[in-house]
Amino acid sequence: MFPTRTTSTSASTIFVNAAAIECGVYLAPSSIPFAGLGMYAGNRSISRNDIVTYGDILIPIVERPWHIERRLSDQRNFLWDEYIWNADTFDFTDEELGEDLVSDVAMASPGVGAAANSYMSMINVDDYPIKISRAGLPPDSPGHGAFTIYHGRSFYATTPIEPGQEIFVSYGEDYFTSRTHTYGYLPMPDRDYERADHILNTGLNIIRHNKNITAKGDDESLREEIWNDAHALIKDISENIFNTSRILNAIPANISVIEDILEDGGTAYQDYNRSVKDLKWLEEHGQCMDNIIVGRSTIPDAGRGAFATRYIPSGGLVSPAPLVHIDDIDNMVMFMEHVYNEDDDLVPNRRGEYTWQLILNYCFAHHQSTLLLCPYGLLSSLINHSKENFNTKIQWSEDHRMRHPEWLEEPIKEWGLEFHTGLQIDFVATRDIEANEEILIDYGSFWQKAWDNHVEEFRFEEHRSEYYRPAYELNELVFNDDFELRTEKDRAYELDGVQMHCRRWYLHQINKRLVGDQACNIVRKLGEDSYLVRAIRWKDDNEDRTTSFSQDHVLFWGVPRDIFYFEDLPNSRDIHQQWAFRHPIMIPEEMFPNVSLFVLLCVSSCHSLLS
Ligand SMILES: C[S@@+](CC[C@H](N)C(=O)[O-])C[C@H]1O[C@@H](n2cnc3c(N)ncnc32)[C@H](O)[C@@H]1O
Repeated sequence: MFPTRTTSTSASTIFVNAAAIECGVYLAPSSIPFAGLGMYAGNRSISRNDIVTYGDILIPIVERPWHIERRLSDQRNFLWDEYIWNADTFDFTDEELGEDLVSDVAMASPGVGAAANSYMSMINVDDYPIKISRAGLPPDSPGHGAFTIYHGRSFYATTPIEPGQEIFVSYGEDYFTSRTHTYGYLPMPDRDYERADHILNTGLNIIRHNKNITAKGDDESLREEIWNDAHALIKDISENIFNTSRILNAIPANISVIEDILEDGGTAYQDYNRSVKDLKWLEEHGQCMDNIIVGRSTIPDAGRGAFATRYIPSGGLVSPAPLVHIDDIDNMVMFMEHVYNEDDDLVPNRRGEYTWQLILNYCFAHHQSTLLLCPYGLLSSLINHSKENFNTKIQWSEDHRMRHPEWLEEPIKEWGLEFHTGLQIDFVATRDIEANEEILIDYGSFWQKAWDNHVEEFRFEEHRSEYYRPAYELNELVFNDDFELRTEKDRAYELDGVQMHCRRWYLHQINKRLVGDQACNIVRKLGEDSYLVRAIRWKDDNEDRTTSFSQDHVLFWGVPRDIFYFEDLPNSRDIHQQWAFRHPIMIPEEMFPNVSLFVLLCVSSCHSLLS
């Protein structure tokens, strides 16, 4: 059962303006004290299982600690660490994630994943599985590797959500238990709140039914006194003795509300009313986030894009975007070669070839600064570029919306290492935009020049064979009977960056010595859905297990095609290729008010990127 909210939606609020009527999701100060901004449901009741937000993307940040190790003196300041998700969270198979990526991949999730807060007892949304695709680009497109393949992170309601209610996503218990220095000992769902409810119910029962008290004439004030003392004792123990007790921390500080809280569902919901805002408040303090939705871009080679969900008048807000700042663009370098150092450890070859993390393409930069400003917000990361046909621009948000507007007047070195966000931009319509129009901004002349050069120099035939398909595409096609699988007589899959495997459960039932999935090749097709297969078995033929494994080959007859799957070879995906386009979006000159104050000289690689 859910408590009913104390604030009510007045009819006059709803009819204030069109945006208030239509806006389905708001960005506004969170109901959690000191939590910054949060996301709220707008003017609609959401039933359980309804979609709350559509199609967010995930942008992989690959093995960053390895790439920057011993290179930057201060690694502490990577603000994205507070906004990214461990790739394990998403239940990807190894094939989906790419074998080389499994070891250390963080996923920036710029929509709900970054903008919504987590309040473990009031989680009201969960996400659908992520989809993986190259957005339908032709195989020879210069756009491959320049945008993320991970998309479709839609969130649905796990409980009914009222209009104006804050949206809470689960960051997972580990997020809080590993950050006690920031959050203290927060109660966790189920066990801690249930125990707290039990303590409070027991206390109330003792007081209600205590015979001694009744014998003394059922003295109401005496009962209240005892109950007050008991509560004060519990709070004292919790604050001064066991402040690490998550259970005691669930006991409300205000004794007068305890009975209501227990009646309304228990301590887990004690902040429920606070988390539901009046729509008038949201209109005043918040900004609409769902004026855009994801779709296939109308621009060739651009991948996905953002489209207006409703009419947006000239000067109207398209989307708000708080900014994650990175003081030094070199944080985003990815070295492409490995070498062994004097201790025989594999390390990045810092003199060798390098490229940039994909997220660079989603961030704003200025050619005279090392600063990167990476926006988050609902789907605003999907806004593409057009020099001629832009209909939107960025501008600094009003001061009162930003936590630290004063940063704009201070040198980066003063605030660049701050471990929280402080700035925000708004995407604003430069003309009337009709529903379903693609939202486009001008990324700036540096970007345009870089893209034009990329397209001119891109030589598909030198970069990829015409047969290349990443493993995640082959793994869908493998179930399609019409899709021709290559045999050993054909071109080897390895030449195209992938390896074929056979599933363990099938091989094992025929040959018990095969205990894992095996790399395998098709020798020939025997009949419909029947193949002769060579499994490449790695066997340990030395009893004492001191020698290395040697390769063995085992043949299997009559193998059906659904036991095949593909894996990418290490670093074979588009995002790892040096030919993949990398360039940040440029911050317009007029938004860089005091360039001389902002400047940190680009001493190393950022020079070659931005000049
Ligand atoms: C901020 S992201 C925009 C979202 C991206 N299209 C996606 O699918 O995730 C910037 C990237 O989009 C692509 N892009 C944006 N505008 C483009 C354009 N006019 N032409 C080609 N590619 C474009 C480039 O790959 C660029 O690096």
